[in-house]
Amino acid sequence: MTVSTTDVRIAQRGKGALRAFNEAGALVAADVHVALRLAALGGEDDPDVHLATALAVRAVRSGSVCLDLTRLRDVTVAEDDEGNPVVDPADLPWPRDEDVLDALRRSPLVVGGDRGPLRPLRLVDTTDGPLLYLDRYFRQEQTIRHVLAERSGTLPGLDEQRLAAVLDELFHHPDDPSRPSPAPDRQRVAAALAATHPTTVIAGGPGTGKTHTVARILALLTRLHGSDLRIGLAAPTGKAAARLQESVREQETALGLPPHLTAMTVHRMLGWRPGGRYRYHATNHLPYDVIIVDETSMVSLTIMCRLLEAVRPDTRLIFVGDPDQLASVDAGAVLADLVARPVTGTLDPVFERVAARDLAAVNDSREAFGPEGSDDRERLRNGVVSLSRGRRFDGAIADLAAAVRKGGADRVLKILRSGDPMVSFHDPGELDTLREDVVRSAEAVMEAAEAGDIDTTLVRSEDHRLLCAHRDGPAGVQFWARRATEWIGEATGRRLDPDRWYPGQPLLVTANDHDLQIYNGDTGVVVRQGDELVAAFARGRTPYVLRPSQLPAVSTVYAMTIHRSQGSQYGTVSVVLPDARSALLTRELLYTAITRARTHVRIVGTEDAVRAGVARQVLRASGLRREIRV
Ligand SMILES: Nc1ncnc2c1ncn2[C@@H]1O[C@H](COP(=O)(O)OP(=O)(O)OP(=O)(O)O)[C@@H](O)[C@H]1O
Repeated sequence: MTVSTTDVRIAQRGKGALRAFNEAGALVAADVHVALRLAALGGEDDPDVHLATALAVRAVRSGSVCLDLTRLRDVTVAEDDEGNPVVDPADLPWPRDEDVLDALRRSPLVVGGDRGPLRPLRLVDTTDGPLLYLDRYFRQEQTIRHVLAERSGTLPGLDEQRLAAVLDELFHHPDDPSRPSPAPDRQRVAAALAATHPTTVIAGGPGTGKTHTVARILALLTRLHGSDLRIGLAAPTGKAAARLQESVREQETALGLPPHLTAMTVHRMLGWRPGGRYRYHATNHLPYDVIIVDETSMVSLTIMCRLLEAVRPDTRLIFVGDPDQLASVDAGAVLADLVARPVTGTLDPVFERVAARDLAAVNDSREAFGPEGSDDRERLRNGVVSLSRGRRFDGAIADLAAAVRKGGADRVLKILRSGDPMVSFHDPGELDTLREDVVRSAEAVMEAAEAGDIDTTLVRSEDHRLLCAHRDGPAGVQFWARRATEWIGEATGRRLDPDRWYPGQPLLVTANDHDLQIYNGDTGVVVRQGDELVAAFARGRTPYVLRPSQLPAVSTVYAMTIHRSQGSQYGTVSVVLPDARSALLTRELLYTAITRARTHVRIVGTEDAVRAGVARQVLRASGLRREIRV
């Protein structure tokens, strides 16, 4: 980016350091405007406070909950047309860290300072150094902390013998239902924890059996507490809620669950009303005995705060998700924080007795709570259980995902180049096999769609998916979707007109329609049915069929962003990596992309891009992981 001084991206009122940071792209104009406005209202004229305030606004804009003052200088700057940083961030006019801290301690803008009518900032000391908050977010964190602390006790009135018996029944040996599952069985531990503690966090990568466990927890609680137990199922997005509902209903008969359980978005569950108010809150609690939230990694700090406020103290709350995946669009990485926060709680003696066999078993290193899993064992006291055994895929994809998660770039490259049939690695220009997969899967989808076979069409449409980090640019969805369309057009001799429906057309829904039960991120395919064309969506065992004209907002999807693919799985996944310098290319993004694949991951990009992605971690600052000194 090259900016002129009259550019709209430059806040004209910014002076000194603010101006320099803004011109370098380390701050945007809105960061500067907010900082100066707050300073004017609060009577603050210290430029160090102005800069810190603008950086705190920037931190929230980029997903953090606060500004970590020990990592003040971790900023990214704009790039020139060749992709080089316009300045070295270290050369920006940084004040001394001590001066910033002193100025904040004196500032009328900071809560605790005794001057000033408006105190929008909060300076918080922690065992790992000071954090600067926009006060609203600190209050939300405090609410989360308090509610979780209040909920850390145990649940009374459990029939221990019955609990143990039902656990054995639900978590039985794979070869012999009359014997309990081999210990240690983390899924059984998760269920025992959920039955005995008010708050449970079930963390695990894809295919580790989270949904399997959730269904069994519902069966356990229903058997222990009766079928009139009020169950609330929720997820952050409509698409994730629909998937949760489907998976639970699929196991309804086998497990004797209450019939027709429905899931909804967390917003809906809270009774969202225009203007941002909710029907359920601290003085009007949600009417459930059990609440399960799936895909919790996508829940923002603000929504988590609203949910915890609205939950009755004796409602069992179970959060489920993968803390290593991409976090919410809004500020916070609450699931990862819940997993990593300081351990404070105690274990219920009933839990320790019913899970004793699992907790003691240390013979299977993949599942053990042994020396390697000692952190995991500690975290049980916070109600956190990590499921570690992948049940859907094993081998090179699982190893690759683990290597990315651990940040081992050499290991990642070694696996990618191993020749294992589950993974492949291609230079950006080496597109033959990608092209073959794109064409072959599109042809299979078109053939089934033309023949009117909805089930086969939907299965084939998940054989291959092309994923990109960006929407625009040479590594973006738009460019690659166009390219895929050309390849398919050339191979089939058909002109694929995106303005007219055609059989085999892959669809991406881009807006929610609660009445139609169609959600942003849903994918479907156009299928011929006699003289008509319908849009078919996979929904458990029975496909959901609509007239294409009923769809709220839809686009043709030959390529998709990795963000959008969250929560879905495909046979082969081809990931087109952007340039190594792209700030979007992060460890979480790579991990999310890789774990979408069932049978094969193809990475198209340079070694530099792989290394940069593995190295670049999204560090969302938050106080929930720290000991706060208030
Ligand atoms: N203990 C188990 N015994 C047998 N099969 C299991 C067990 N746990 C999970 N599975 C099977 O493994 C597969 C993956 O499980 P599940 O869908 O519950 O994982 P998940 O963690 O919810 O995955 P995702 O996050 O991708 O949705 C399913 O087919 C499930 O039936």
